[in-house]
Amino acid sequence: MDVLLEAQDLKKHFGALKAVDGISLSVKKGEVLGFLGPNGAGKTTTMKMLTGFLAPTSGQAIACGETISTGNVAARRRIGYLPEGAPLYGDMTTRDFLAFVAAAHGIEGGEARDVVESAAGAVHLHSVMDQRVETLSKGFKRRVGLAAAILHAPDVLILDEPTDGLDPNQKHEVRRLIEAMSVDRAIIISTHILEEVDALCHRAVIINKGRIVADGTPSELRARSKYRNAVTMLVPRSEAEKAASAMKSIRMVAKVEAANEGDDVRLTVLARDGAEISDSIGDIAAVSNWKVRQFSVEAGRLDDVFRQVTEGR
Ligand SMILES: Nc1ncnc2c1ncn2[C@@H]1O[C@H](COP(=O)(O)OP(=O)(O)OP(=O)(O)O)[C@@H](O)[C@H]1O
Repeated sequence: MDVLLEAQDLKKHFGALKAVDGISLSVKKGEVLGFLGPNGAGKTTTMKMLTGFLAPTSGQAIACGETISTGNVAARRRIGYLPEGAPLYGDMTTRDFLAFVAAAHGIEGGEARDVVESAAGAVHLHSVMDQRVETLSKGFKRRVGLAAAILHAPDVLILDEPTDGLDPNQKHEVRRLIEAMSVDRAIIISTHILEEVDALCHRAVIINKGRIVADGTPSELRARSKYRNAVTMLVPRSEAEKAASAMKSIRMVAKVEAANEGDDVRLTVLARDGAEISDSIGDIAAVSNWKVRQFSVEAGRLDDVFRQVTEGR
């Protein structure tokens, strides 16, 4: 697959603050990369450098073979950017706003009308073309932002928290649109929402204090969790204590967590170093005759990995 976007050791220092401190990554055509990190980790600053809005202190970003810089119009043309929050110029109608963005890209006249129509069609904006942007719902405003980001047919899309503040239906809709757009583009989305990684991303990079602390597919990241291969089961309260202590005696069991759930207790049995423990536990449950209601093996938890790599545990 072709690499369409690359960051090479990008750094941005604001005085003594190393907001971005050596980020390298690449995104291929057809790939959606999730860019995650706690507040202040440096996501927006990195994205601004990737779009040419902000000059790096050192390092460089390359889109489709062109070095991105504030002055390189050819490189910036390959990139579509959805900034954080709502689009500017809320007093314009959707149509006028998109025409304005087209003009900013040097697209005029009949061609401008065509690209506005086609971008609006791609994100289903036709019903609100003559409505002022500030009167639109958040979901529609975000779609206007997406239309503005894609109307000059960029190969690379950089979307800063594209589903932030949307209701669950709008989130679903925007994710669907992003998925459709990803077919022939490279896309980076920054997000705080871990479920977004599962819903949308082929790969995720987690940053903390300006540096990459994890990089992998969702399942690779999940495999780093202490819940990898953990066994979860529901047992009646009367049996929970006995069951928990029996499982703690298994050599490959690291820990047993218990949480009440109605008349049952949910026992989560963590494996030492992600070892396979389900067969041993199943055997013990069978010979001990516990009334196990549910039994499942976990792949690992992204939220646990996120905390582990960003809290320095
Ligand atoms: N122009 C600036 N001048 C000084 N410091 C800045 C500037 N822009 C960003 N910062 C600082 O750089 C750090 C990284 O900020 P950035 O906005 O990139 O983080 P973020 O990961 O996008 O956070 P959030 O998730 O809250 O949006 C923060 O400490 C921020 O205060």
